[in-house]
Amino acid sequence: MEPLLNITHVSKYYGENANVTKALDDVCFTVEPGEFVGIMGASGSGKTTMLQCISTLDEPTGGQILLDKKDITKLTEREIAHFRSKNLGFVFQEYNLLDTLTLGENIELALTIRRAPKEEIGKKVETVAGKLGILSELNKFPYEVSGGQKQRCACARALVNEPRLLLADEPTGALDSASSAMLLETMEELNRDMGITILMVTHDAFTASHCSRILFLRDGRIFTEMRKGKKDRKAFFQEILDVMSMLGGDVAHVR
Ligand SMILES: Nc1ncnc2c1ncn2[C@@H]1O[C@H](COP(=O)(O)OP(=O)(O)OP(=O)(O)O)[C@@H](O)[C@H]1O
Repeated sequence: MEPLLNITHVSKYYGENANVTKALDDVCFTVEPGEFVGIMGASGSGKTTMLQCISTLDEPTGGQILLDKKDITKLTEREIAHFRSKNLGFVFQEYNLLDTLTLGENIELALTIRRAPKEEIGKKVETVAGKLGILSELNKFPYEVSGGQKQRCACARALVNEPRLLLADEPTGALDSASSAMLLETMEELNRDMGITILMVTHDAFTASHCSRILFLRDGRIFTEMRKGKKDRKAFFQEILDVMSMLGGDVAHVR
């Protein structure tokens, strides 16, 4: 199978001469269609920079990023907006919902921006909201629902366009542990039952234990990789903690 995402020798340097920070230093990895991959690492290891380069929000200093064999580092400004709306869904720590729109309208917005036919819109919003378990909340405004429901809405908005790749940056960062667990179980279901490919940045071992594979970054390089395989989530969680303590740092953040 061809990888969906193929990262080869990607580097990102900030600053110049003696003050260069190598945020990413010759990173290579692939993501197969249908994988749920986590990127972990201590603060400053390059996780967000990696995600920003893949999401075309930032440009790498060198290397190639292929999505479906297309080099996204070579896109023009014009192509980038179209590429993003067609191929990528985003979920961030902050839900980024519009407060003056209902949850349903927030999800719809992703479709109206793409000029989807009117009759299609309602149906698609209902289907995706059903999958995320927020069907009964669609007429409420963001301030009328919980953080977990807001994040489910953000996920629904990210998925309504059926993106090739869902990119998540600390999606549980603002949620309590019960809402985090519910969201992560739903993400696992979306991945397992609908084959949605997910790439998620997190520093949290509990969150990462829902992935099928984890890449660990250290000082801008991939330090090691772990696969869940047939292990259950708890055993995988313990293994992640072991690698984190070997890496040092950030262990205080885990639950
Ligand atoms: N715009 C920038 N200008 C200069 N240096 C930067 C910039 N953005 C990131 N860096 C540096 O690049 C390195 C990687 O940063 P990055 O934000 O990718 O790390 P991270 O793993 O996401 O950290 P955190 O978990 O704290 O969010 C850090 O040393 C950071 O200080």
